Amino acid sequence: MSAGKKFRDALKANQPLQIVGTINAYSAMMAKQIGHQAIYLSGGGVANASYGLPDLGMTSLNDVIADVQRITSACDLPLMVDIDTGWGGAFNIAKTIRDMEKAGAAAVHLEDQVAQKRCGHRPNKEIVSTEEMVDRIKAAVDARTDKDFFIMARTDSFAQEGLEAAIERAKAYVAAGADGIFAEAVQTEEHYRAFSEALDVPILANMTEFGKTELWNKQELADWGVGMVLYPLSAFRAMNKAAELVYRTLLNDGDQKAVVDTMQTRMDLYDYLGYHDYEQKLDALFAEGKNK
Ligand SMILES: C[C@](O)(C(=O)O)[C@H](CC(=O)O)C(=O)O
Ligand SMILES: [Mg+2]
Repeated sequence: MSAGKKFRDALKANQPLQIVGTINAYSAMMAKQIGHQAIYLSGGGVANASYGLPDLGMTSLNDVIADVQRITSACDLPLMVDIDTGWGGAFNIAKTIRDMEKAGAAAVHLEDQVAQKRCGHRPNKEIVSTEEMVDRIKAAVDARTDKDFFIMARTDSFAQEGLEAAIERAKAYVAAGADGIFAEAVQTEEHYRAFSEALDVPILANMTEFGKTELWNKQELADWGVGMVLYPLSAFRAMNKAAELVYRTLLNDGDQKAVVDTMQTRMDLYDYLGYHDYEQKLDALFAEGKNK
């Protein structure tokens, strides 16, 4: 079954589908074993975690593909990937889609900001014309080889143009072939309801922390017609906070005793990796060798 098909099946089976950010392969394995059904690679996350850069459109297609490949090699959950503005014109966007499919991604979101993009929850974003974004979407849709590969259009227009204009854009994006709409940085029940009532494709709500949107429960969002709920950097933010405490404690105390309780144990680390199966195989091979 293709990754895209898995994603569409998960979307059908879950109302709404929770999509959790997994910053690396190990996080993806954890999310799966905990019971999640769809995972996400954040553009901001790749920039911050893998390259030490801000989320300002500075990472390239290949930078993101490298992390996609690591995750899809380790975990078979359907992966949605943030492809920012697609990294160029129509030919570049087509290549982005082909490379994402080959790397095992199930879904992408492509946004209507200018190439000098920002995080969707920051002020002073600039967006391209509806026509330009429609061209981006058409290039993406034409390039896919798996008809189930899910291409979502993200609109950042609410902040600058308001609700009605954002919905008009979303309608144009769906007409151009978008399979879903990521309504970025909208805020209230009224906003989500307006999007879901105006469109007959699934709507994504971005529950990113410390942004412009309240942290709504998935049930509230489902009641308002939302089909997908994204937690792009939640686990990453928590990891960073935990690591910060460890680094500070090591420096201040000279040992880590005060924070060992906050750490994942060796056993838990290994369990998510299936480590013991590997070790048993190794033991069996060694034993065989000795018996010869
Ligand atoms: C979803 C997002 O595009 C991302 O890169 O993860 C970001 C998340 C964030 O910065 O909190 C966004 O622009 O919303
Ligand atoms: Mg992003």
